[in-house]
Amino acid sequence: MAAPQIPNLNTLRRGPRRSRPDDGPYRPQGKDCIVQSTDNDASVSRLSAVELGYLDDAYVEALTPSESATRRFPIINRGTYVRATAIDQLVARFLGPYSADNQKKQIISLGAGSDTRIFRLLSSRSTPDFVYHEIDFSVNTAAKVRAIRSSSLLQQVLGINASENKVTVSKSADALHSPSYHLHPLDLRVLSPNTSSPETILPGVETELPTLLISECCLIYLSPTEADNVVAFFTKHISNHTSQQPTTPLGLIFYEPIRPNDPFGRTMVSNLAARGIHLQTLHRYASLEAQRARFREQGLASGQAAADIDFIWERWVGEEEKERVAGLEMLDEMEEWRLLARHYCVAWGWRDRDDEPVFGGWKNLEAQEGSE
Ligand SMILES: C[S@@+](CC[C@H](N)C(=O)[O-])C[C@H]1O[C@@H](n2cnc3c(N)ncnc32)[C@H](O)[C@@H]1O
Repeated sequence: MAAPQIPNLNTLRRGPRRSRPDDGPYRPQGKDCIVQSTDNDASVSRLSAVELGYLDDAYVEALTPSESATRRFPIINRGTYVRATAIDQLVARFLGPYSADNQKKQIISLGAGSDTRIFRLLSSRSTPDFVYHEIDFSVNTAAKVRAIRSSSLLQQVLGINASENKVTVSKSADALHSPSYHLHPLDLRVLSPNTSSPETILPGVETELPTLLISECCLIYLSPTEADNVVAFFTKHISNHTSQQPTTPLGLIFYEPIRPNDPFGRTMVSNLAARGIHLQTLHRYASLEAQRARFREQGLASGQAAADIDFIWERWVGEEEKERVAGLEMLDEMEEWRLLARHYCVAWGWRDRDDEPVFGGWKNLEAQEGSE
């Protein structure tokens, strides 16, 4: 059978959109520019899903650089919806219900780009019981600092104008530090277990706090060794358990493409390669089982789980919500949707303490079994 027609996943867009007057088009420079510009694809997809009613996100517009067009095709919008809501669900279960005497927790988002999650979380919890770190290349963190500086909405959520909050921006205007939010300009490829501790290289990171690491389509762009080194940097320094010190709970969430070896997967890989995008860890972590094994090897011994986007749509999204989403746009390419959705997955793994588990809420999330 001939390979199905596969849309070029991140570039599908329809119709014009207004431009944002305060910001020119995003033109990254240098050899990493293609990887850096994938953030633009992700944020345009998020904006498309928000404008059509899939997602509710008041911050996406302020963080999306102006573009000539935004509207993605229905299968892409549904994929963006499932990806965002699945990760939101895992994050919510890590943080737990808000209460004034919650133990403080920490979230570190790798390759966060223009992601809006920090703003959505800050606006949903009255006194933040977490500290949130975002890491990306300097060109992308500088763009985020500019977006924050030109949006009173974003500033308000960060409490920039409130006298009790201290917010500092680096001289080079690519780093931002506030009590609950830190934006770090850093090439992740410098991190390895031998790199000096997070406190030095990532100001504000606390190695004793229960920590969640998120890689939403980020580590896939690193070589397998570099990607493993980034994770080892955090598992060594955050969950540094010794006989004197109990394990610090640490969880990881990956959102990544999988199954590159079937006809759809091969076409997906070659479409991306035509744009100069090479998903370097894709063949190493090609299946759900490979993702789970990755967590085991990384010492996340308390639990490892994974599910593709098709499964998450079917099993995590309630019937009423499915109907609402299905009513937003006509999606007649069901076969294409399922193929696409089977080629992206969310994987999550964690190590916890036995006495007061932090990741207990992840245990009863339905995941897929099997080796494929
Ligand atoms: C596809 S975008 C995803 C952005 C965001 N996580 C989201 O899902 O909306 C990938 C991001 O990873 C970042 N990234 C890739 N390699 C990186 C590296 N070596 N160091 C820092 N950031 C990196 C890119 O700059 C880009 O912002």
